[in-house]
Amino acid sequence: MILTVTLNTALDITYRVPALTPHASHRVTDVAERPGGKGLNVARVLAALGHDTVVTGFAGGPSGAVLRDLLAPLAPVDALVPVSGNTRRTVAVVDAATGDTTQLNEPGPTVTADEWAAFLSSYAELLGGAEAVALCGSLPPGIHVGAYAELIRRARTAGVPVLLDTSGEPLRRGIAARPGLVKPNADELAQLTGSRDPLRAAHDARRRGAHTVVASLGADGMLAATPEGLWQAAPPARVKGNPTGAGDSAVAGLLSGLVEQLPWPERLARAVALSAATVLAPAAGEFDVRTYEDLLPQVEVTAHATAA
Ligand SMILES: O=P(O)(O)OC[C@@]1(O)O[C@H](CO)[C@@H](O)[C@@H]1O
Repeated sequence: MILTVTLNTALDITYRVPALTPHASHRVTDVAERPGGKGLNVARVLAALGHDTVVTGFAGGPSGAVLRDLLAPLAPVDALVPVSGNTRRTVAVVDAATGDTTQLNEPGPTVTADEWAAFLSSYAELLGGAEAVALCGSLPPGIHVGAYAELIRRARTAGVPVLLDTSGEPLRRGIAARPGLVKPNADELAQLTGSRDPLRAAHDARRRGAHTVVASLGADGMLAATPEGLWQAAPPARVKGNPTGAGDSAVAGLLSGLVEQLPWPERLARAVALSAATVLAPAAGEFDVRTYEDLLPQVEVTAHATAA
């Protein structure tokens, strides 16, 4: 199975309003509620691609209970560890007039030292049955900033390939623990390295410890800097829609490609097509399989001459 870790799970609420205006009161026309946090989205997409998936992280309080109820009928296996605090909510407000999305993310519950210790022992057991693990999203209060670095070291010791998808200091420390793959977006990469040039920044991130860097570049697709070479993949045309969860679908594409041992150009094409199909679907972390299959052969992958 593929394991996804979401330390800061979220009950994702999507509101649709006719037009979003600052300082105004709005009538919401549609409400959707989903079990979220990046790793849960990744797991749902992996399951749709036919992979056995297990989700872990923390869930607690009334919104944690709703999240677990919503997760129960879905394919990923729930191995979430209980916490005394209340799982956060995130709110994505979709402006129907422009299609733009505004995201509001709560900080999450404070995790105690005992809860972290319970998670670590469950994580060690789950690693025993994992082909790969993805560490995804922000850290909740109470979790130390080097938590992902610690989880990477434990996965490496267990011989399980790790993908890290986070930002800021947890990303910086995580990279120093030498994960197999990191998937920052252009802003995260720039914040990490100080360079707005994705190619230069990806090389820098590799020098800092990441084996492979796949940078998501929005409408320009994705760039993979790997020990075997350098590739860029772009979607057939600019896709417009709700981008929430598009990066998570890309992570699912990369992870499934890893365990299926696909060559890099195919992995990258899959990640880009899944990501674009997710932008075109109305709710976070969802995609239409037919749209994905239509987009996949249209993704253009270019090899760059110099190996990274
Ligand atoms: O606050 P984080 O952990 O960085 O991101 C959380 C989040 O915005 O990311 C997902 C979309 O990628 C949503 O399901 C989720 O609520």
